[in-house]
Amino acid sequence: MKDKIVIATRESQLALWQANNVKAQLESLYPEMTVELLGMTTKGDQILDSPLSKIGGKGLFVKELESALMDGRADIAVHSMKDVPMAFPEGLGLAVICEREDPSDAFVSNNVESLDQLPSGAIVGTSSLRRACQLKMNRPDLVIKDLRGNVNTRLRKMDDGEYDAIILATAGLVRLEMFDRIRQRIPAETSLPAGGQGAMGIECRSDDVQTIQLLAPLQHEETAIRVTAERAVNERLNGGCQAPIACFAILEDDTIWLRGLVGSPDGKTMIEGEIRGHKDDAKLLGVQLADDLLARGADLILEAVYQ
Ligand SMILES: NCc1[nH]cc(CCC(=O)O)c1CC(=O)O
Repeated sequence: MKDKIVIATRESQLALWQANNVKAQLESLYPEMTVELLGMTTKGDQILDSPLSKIGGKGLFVKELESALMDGRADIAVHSMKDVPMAFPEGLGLAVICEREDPSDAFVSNNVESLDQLPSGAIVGTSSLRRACQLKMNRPDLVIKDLRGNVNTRLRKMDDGEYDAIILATAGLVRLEMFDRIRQRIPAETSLPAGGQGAMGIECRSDDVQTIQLLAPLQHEETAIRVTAERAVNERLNGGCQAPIACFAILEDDTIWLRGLVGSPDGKTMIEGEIRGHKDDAKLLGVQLADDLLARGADLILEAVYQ
C-alpha cells in the first residue's frame, strides 16, 4: 500500500485551495497517509499580456503539471474541469470528478448591484469569449475589456478603477470565501456557464492502479454525469473554455437536460440549442447537441474565431 501521495498544483490561491481540499479529503479517508503539495508555475500563469484565445488555447494551465505526473515527481494533479482539455496525453487520464460547486458566473462590481443596473457604456472585464458574447447579446451597449490574471489580480484591477464590473466564476469566489464580492449569481439563461465550470477533477497515471483506487471515494456521480455531457459538446466542437462555447447540464432524476450555445464574440450571432435524454447517454447527448449547433451555423462562428 502506498504511504505517500504528491499533488502537483499551480500556485494561484484558487489552485492551492483546490489541492488542499483534495489533500484534506485524502487525509481524512486515509489517516496513515502522507499527502504533499508540489507547487508549479504554468504557461497560462506566465503569459499575462495577451488574450488567452490567442496564445495556444487548450491546456495552457495543465501541461507542466502533466509532465510532473509523467516523470513521477507527482502522483495526482487537481484541475478545474473547465480548464482540462478533452484529450489526455498518452499514459494519463482523469481518475475522478468531484462534487460541483455553484457553476454560475458571478457579477462583481463596486458600483452597482446587478448586470441590469450597469449604465450604457460601462466597462466590463472578462477574457472569456463565452462571457463576452453573452454579455454583448444581452447588453449591446456595454464595453467589454480584456482582463487576465488569477482571481485576486482581476479583483485588484477592478478595485483600481479599470472596470465598472467584472465577471468571474462563482465557484472560485465561494472557495476563496469572497462571498461579499458576489453582487449577483447570473442565471444560466443570461450567462450559460462553461462546460465543467465549478467542478474539480483529478488526473493521474492510467497505470497507477493504487492511486486510482485511493481516489475512487472522491468521485461524485451526479457531477460526473453532468460534466461528461458538457465535455462531449466541447470535444465535438473542438473547443473549451477559451472558445465562445457554453454548455451546461442539469440532472432531473434520470434525465439530463443539456443546453449549449456558440456565439460570435461581438454578440451579434448566437446559435443556441438544448437536448434531453437518459443519464446513461451523457456523451451521446453532448455529441448530438454539438452536431445540431454545427448544422445551424456554429461551424462558421468557430472557424472565424480559431483563425
Ligand atoms: N479559467 C480560469 C478558471 N478556471 C476555473 C475557474 C473557477 C473555478 C471553477 O470553474 O471551478 C477560473 C476562474 C474564473 O473563470 O473566474
